[in-house]
Amino acid sequence: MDAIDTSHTQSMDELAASLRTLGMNEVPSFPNTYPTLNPTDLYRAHITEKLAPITGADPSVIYPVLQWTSTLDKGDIILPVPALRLKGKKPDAVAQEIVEKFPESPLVEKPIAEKTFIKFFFKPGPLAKIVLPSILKNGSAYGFNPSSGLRDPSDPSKGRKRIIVEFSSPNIAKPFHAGHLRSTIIGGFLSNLYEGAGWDVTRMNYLGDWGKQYGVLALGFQKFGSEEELEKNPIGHLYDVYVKISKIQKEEDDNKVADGVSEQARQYFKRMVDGDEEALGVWKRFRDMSIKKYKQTYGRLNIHYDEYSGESQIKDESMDAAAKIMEEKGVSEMSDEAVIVDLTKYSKKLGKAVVKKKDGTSLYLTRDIGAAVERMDKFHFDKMIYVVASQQDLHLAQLFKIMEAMGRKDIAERCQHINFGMVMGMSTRKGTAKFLDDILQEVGEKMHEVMKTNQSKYEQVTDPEATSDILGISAVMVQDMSGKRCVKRAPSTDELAPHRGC
Ligand SMILES: NC(=[NH2+])NCCC[C@H](N)C(=O)O
Repeated sequence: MDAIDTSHTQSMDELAASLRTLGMNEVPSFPNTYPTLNPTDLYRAHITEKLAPITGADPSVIYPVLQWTSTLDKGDIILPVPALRLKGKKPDAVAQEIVEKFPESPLVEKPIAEKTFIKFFFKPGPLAKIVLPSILKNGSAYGFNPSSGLRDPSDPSKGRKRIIVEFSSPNIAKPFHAGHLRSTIIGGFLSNLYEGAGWDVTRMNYLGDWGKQYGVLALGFQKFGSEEELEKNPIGHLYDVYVKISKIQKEEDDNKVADGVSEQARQYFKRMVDGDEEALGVWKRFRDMSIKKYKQTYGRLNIHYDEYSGESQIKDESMDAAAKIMEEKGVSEMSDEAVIVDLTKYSKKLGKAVVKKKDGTSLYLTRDIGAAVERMDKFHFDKMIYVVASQQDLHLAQLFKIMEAMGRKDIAERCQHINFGMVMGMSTRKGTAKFLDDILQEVGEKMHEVMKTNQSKYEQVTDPEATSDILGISAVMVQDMSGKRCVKRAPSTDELAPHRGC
């Protein structure tokens, strides 16, 4: 357990001293909050103290409903009056009354009632007096709260909470699309956020690296592969090979060729599943080389993983053990020779999920079930976040429900799906951006063009190439974060995905 260093944080005494200059003799506080680390806690506690006598509501009801605002024109903190659950008068009349009775405060302006809401604005001068000394003292550690990640903040020996953030998770030999990019950016941000809050964070990339298509890819490589190209550009080359062989496969399938690529790939993948060293060796080399390349590209985004996991890594034993439990508990059933889980009894929208195909092979969902159990055994996580596009809402909702039905509520209730919509303003002008590298290259070039439009400034830049590259990458990140994570609600509802973050 690392010792938690609190020496750099602003002490209560220092905060009290700043507040005294504003005429306040006590630091407003509320249980389990950190006014020395988070000034908003201080304001919420202060507003709670003032509202309690006016409204008659209990502080424990008031504090949690004082909310951050989505945009600053709505104030720094907003109170939805109905959330106070006061009986009798209409909320808009109560809002008016509260505003009239709210006393003069050294910290906040006179509140403003708007329909059933009350907006609070922080007074700028006092805010600066409170925050600036703390920023000056903490330097780059400002905003970090190592103790908020402790299992028991009052006892540092209890250790830090553990979180797995699974994000990006592209598929080998397939394009790295805008969804993977958003997952990378959101997941990277969330990881940093939890780390800043003192959690022990495991950044995990769960590669799509298993399935019959890797048999197809290996066959394709025999036909079209080049060692030299593979060395130079593994991700791009494997994709090209895959596209070429898939074309042949499709033609053959359309013409019902019996022993074509499809059948050979099935046999090849079967060899992989059975542990045939030669077949696995080829696949492993593709995987290793792709990871090496991914690492370089993620590095440009300043993203690093603790674990490159993937569908291939999930042990048969874990999936078999899960299958056994599902069978014993009556969670799964046979249907047309396949094994399915009927989730419609929990919610119609969850549907029926296949967990084992007729031929006995595992599926994407089966592997996710095994993966969740393995991760719990290995990391004993307190929380696990899956950063995956909203197209997979149903998949993750099914996964979480199955875990619960299997009796692994301990896992299910720690899991959260952070989903996102797919509106990207990102340039795919040339229509060629299939890989993360290409995307970054394109934005870099675009930035370079923009920079050149101002000749005199351009001449002052020492290394325009490198500068435009960094600007391009930053622009992608900033643009991604400036939009809403979920623009429109995905078809699934909250009831469907109770763990979702949207
Ligand atoms: N545990 C998971 N299922 N994570 C999401 C994986 C995403 C998947 N590889 C895809 O590209 O669609």
